[in-house]
Amino acid sequence: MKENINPTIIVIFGGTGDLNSRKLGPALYNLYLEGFMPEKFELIGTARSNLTDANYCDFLEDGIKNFSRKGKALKKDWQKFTKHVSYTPADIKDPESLITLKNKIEKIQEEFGPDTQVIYYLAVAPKFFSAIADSLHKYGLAGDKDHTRIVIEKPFGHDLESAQELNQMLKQHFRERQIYRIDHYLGKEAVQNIMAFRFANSLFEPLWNRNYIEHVQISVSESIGVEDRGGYYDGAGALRDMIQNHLLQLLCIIAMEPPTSFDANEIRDRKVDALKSIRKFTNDSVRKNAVRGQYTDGWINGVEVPGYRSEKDVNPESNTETYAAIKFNIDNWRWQGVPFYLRTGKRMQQSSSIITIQFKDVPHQIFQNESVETWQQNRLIISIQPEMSIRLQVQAKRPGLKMVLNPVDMIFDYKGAKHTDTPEAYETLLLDVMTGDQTLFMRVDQVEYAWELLMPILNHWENKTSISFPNYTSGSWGPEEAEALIAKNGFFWYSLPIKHKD
Ligand SMILES: NC(=O)C1=CN([C@@H]2O[C@H](COP(=O)(O)OP(=O)(O)OC[C@H]3O[C@@H](n4cnc5c(N)ncnc54)[C@H](OP(=O)(O)O)[C@@H]3O)[C@@H](O)[C@H]2O)C=CC1
Ligand SMILES: O=C1O[C@H](COP(=O)(O)O)[C@@H](O)[C@H](O)[C@H]1O
Repeated sequence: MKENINPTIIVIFGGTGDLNSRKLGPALYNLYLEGFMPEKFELIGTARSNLTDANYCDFLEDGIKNFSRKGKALKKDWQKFTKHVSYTPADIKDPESLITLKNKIEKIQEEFGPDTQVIYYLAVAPKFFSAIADSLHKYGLAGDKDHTRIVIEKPFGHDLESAQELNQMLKQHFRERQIYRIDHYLGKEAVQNIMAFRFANSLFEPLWNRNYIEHVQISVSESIGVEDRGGYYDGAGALRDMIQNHLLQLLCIIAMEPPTSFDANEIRDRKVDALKSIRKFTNDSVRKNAVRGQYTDGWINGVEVPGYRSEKDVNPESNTETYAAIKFNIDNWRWQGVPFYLRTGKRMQQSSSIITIQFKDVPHQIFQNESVETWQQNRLIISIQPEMSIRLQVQAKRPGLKMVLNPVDMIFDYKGAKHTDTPEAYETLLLDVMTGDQTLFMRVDQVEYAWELLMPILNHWENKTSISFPNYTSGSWGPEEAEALIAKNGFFWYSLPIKHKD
């Protein structure tokens, strides 16, 4: 279905950067190929590098070749697309150099007509956000509340205080409905499907509470290390990089109350309610419920990999965590007594993002031991990546003359959806920015509540320097303490079996 989108100018600050090359360029090109871009659109890249329009198109084409789900661009399509692409050099630190950009935007606006919307995508380090917002204001480019949007990337601050400062700064020049804070997990196909699964079916709602659910696990493991982002990551760590945003957002989607409509603010209100219901941490509960780790060298898929402290741009004595596992309690009627375990880490055995909902055991066991080969409480496993599936694990009788029970999986595996057919998160999110739909974007209060919740953990970890890092081997499932954390309640971290290629 083609959306009815106003003529659009997209200005990408940080146009020569990694994010644009890997994600934004390929996403915009795919939207174009699939007919989602408006008839009139212009994509303007800007950064300090002195590139021509042609150089810039080559830069984007390279990114598409290397990172697009559809692979290399075909010549005839690419030639048409690049008619909409240009580049203007400018240095954010020098507001005068932004005048050329301003003049260009105004000229295109005139050509496209009065309904033209302008989207400013800030794909630059957060230290530049304020200067860009001020310049846009100074040149009268931020003022049109209905036709101007600004997109910002995480990190949304380094802690609660800096997040509040950032939000205050943005508020000076933009209304909340103009601000799109990207959490790319929310754009993932399988994450959006959780909303459909929960709220478009009546089957699960009666079970979706403390009466039937024993515990929930949200696990995002990565086998990659920090790659080229050591400089950023060493000042952040797993809690800030992943839990504050992606994992807490997943928790919200599982824990939220049913919204009354699919309206962006209604959904975000319900998510904020969920965040507010999470029990606050104290120093004592941090000690009991939060585990951190840092990887040492090891082997992943037969390749030897360095320890975190030997990674590029990382302090050789760094105490930054590359792994975090936390038990959250939610104090409300639905979830009282149901622990939510969240874990994430780099250089782990598998790259996999899954949510496991474990149901309570049957109230009375009628099957004798000899009938039960393996007993497994019912589980619902929502796999976000690499496999996109929803599995319901139930006990069933093995075919044969005897009553022998084994767990089996009922699997919904997006059959027919080839990897290349599924839109990337950034495609969904960029289209939403163009159509003005904020449902999948972080509202100011979501960001601040998430920081508020994690501050006691961050403070406790920062003050307690006696941690003995590194404490888990690359290629493992993280530190032993994380196994102990979940084992205290008699559970264990669940992972999907690795699929071997035939
Ligand atoms: N890369 C990724 O996968 C992800 C990135 N992000 C976030 O996106 C943002 C961008 O990240 P990323 O693309 O990796 O960063 P890069 O370092 O690759 O790119 C930074 C960009 O900023 C430009 N730039 C730097 N200084 C100036 C200046 N004074 N004036 C104008 N432009 C300038 C650079 O171009 P030039 O040198 O030509 O000026 C470059 O285009 C960050 O906030 C990051 O946290 C978030 C999630 C994932
Ligand atoms: O935001 C981030 O996400 C990636 C993981 O994203 P995925 O889509 O590959 O699961 C993570 O590697 C990175 O450190 C973090 O900043």
